[in-house]
Amino acid sequence: MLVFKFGGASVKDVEGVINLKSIVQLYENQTILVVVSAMGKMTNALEEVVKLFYKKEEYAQKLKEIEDYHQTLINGLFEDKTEITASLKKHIQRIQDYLESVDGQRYDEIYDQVISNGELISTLIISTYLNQEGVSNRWLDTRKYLKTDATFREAKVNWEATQSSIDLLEQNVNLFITQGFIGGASDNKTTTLGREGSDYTASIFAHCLKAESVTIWKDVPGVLSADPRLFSEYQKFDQLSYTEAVEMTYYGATVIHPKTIKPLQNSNIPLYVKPFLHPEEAGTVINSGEFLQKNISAIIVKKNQLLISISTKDFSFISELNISHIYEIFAKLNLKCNVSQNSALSFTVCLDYDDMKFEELIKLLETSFKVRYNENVTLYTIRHYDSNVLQKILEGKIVILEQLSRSTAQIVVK
Ligand SMILES: Nc1ncnc2c1ncn2[C@@H]1O[C@H](COP(=O)(O)OP(=O)(O)O)[C@@H](O)[C@H]1O
Ligand SMILES: N[C@@H](CC(=O)OP(=O)(O)O)C(=O)O
Repeated sequence: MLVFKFGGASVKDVEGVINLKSIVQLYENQTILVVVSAMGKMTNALEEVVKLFYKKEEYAQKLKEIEDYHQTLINGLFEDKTEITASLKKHIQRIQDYLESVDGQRYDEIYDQVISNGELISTLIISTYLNQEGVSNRWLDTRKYLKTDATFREAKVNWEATQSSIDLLEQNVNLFITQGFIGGASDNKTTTLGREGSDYTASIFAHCLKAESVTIWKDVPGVLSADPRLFSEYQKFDQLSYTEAVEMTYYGATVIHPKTIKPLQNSNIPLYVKPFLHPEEAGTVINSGEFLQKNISAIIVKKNQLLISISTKDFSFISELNISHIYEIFAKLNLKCNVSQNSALSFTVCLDYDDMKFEELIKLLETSFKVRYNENVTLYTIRHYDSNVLQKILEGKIVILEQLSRSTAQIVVK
């Protein structure tokens, strides 16, 4: 069994979906489970719908844009569009009916019920299209297989239930098409695994199916030493160890979701990151081998960060007790701390900015502490750094926090 993952960028248009078909056809003698994300930027668009709904603003126009985007793809892919168009309309109608029926109190839960439609629609279109083209496949509702708890927007996998459900997968099917990113809680509610979580879905299925390998098909030649959208100079890694890949993704390299590696490492399954436009190329392999390209510095950039300095109200030391209380607040709001530093009187932390949680975070912290913050700062993480790389990156920037370990430099700049 092979597991493939196609992200939104790979199926953003008609050509992308046709290309997915030709990649799958290259492996026609194998059994494949294909995990697909929402098309293009549809998750962001659905996120907009939820935000508008929450702010009690008009969301119908945004929903119409989502419908039109999918309809354009359908028009380019199908000879007979009647049935698939009706299915699309049903999904859009379901979102509308759902939002009209909820009270707006439970943001994370509402978010997951709406956002998950991106993956449901994309797999429906792709599976139906492949069947039309004679590439026979079975559409799977991943929510029946990938079982999670009810932590909406960051669901935890129930491994036992997931394994037993996946064990029941039909044996005589050569091609499965299923959704990334989403899961099912025990009460039949839909959950999501965290943004960009489709890679993780692929690795969960691979682990439970004891797959031969996972391949993530990307719009880049493999894992690169820097995001090509931000840097003109970069190199491709031919191979990364599981450890190096975990470190890079943990610090924010968006090319792979950070949770992807563990299930693969645990079952020693190799992960290939390959270019979908050149499937014959080797890409990058992530495996148990030793990482030998430490001479290449990997640069990871996280924009839109919030840097908060927290101190006590009565000039007392920042104690372990204070820090644990601060972390409790982060955990309660499900916020990830990217770097932290403490001195006698203050604790400074850099977090991903979340506009829906910002006010509550500051309010909760201010009940016990004095709080100062900088919005919209950038965090650079450089693995295997040297002074030349640091100098090049920091030129002309104002450094507000710097932390260097033997292998990693983390720098927050304005
Ligand atoms: N270290 C890296 N190596 C390769 N690509 C990277 C890296 N860091 C960031 N990226 C960016 O990730 C993009 C692919 O991610 P994304 O657009 O989310 O794809 P998908 O929709 O397939 O998940 C690339 O186009 C590239 O700009
Ligand atoms: N569609 C989801 C899940 C995902 O993994 O997407 P992508 O593979 O396009 O990064 C998201 O955008 O968060």
